[in-house]
Amino acid sequence: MRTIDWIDGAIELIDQTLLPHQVEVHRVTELPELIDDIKRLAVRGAPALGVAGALGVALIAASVQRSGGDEELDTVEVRRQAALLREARPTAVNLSWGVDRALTALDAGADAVLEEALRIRDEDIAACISMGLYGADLTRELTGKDRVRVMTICNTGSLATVERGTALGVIQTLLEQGSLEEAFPLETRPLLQGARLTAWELQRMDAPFRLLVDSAGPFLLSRGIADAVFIGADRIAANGDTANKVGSFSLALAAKHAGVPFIVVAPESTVDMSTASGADIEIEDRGVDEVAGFGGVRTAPEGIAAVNPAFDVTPNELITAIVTERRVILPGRGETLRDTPLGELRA
Ligand SMILES: CSC[C@H]1O[C@H](OP(=O)(O)O)[C@H](O)[C@@H]1O
Repeated sequence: MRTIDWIDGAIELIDQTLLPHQVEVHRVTELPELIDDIKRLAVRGAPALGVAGALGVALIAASVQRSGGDEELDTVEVRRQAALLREARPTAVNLSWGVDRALTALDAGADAVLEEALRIRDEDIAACISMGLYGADLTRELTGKDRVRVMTICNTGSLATVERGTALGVIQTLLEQGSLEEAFPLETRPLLQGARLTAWELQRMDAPFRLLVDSAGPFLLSRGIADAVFIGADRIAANGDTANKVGSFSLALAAKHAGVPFIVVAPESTVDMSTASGADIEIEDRGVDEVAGFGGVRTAPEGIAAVNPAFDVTPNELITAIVTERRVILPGRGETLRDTPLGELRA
């Protein structure tokens, strides 16, 4: 089933806060519900947020059209509400990208906005297939192995996109091609996207995997547990610096130390050429409660403070390659983003 979709005039999305023990679809008909779902990570993951942003604008336009009756669509009101959606979460560029791209169709009416949003949804599905194929081929190239052991952080599977996923989509493609020896997902504190979501997805695809405690990742890399590390991305700056789930930077440092390829997998919609470097990326801090407990059980004393960055930034020199749906980029050579056709990697 798709993580998010447009069904009979409304957005339907899997409520990821209930996974892995409950699979519930939330049918969203009003903007405040969608914004709340994004803020509480019922829908999450950069590409999925891009689709949520685009479908959200379609929802707004349809609602404003209904309110206006036979009057011309009040585009000022649509843009006002779209601005609220656009700022629901700051780090993943995909949310604002999806909103902005859907708005490009606004002057042609509510139906045109929906058509553009559905195009964005379909492009995401195709992009994940392409990234999977590119990423699997690249992994065999870089490791020189036909069967590989891969480590990954957070959740970058179908739950972070419409279908299949980005980094986890590569792992699924490796599995389908008989090239996956074993996957090592990190639990990914504090919201446990790895333990709750990635483990659920890997189990459903019948992949061989063992779950890791976050802080074991770097050490196990130094002991040779994995041949490559895959991560997703929330925003890739013009120089290749990449914002992703917190813990990615330390994994990149460990991969460098272990001599293991560190590969970012993300669609072109995550590349933000208007952001010069990682220093310019806003990092969402999600407050003390996520750190001080989980699932309604408090673990830390009441009244404490916490620093809880939801993301960190991996500098481009620690990134071996960035795989998108149409190119492989090698920022670690100190170059800005440029096309590096897959064939060149074989040189
Ligand atoms: C396929 S990109 C998914 C990306 O989004 C995650 O963050 P969150 O769960 O807070 O939305 C994490 O950074 C993943 O790498």
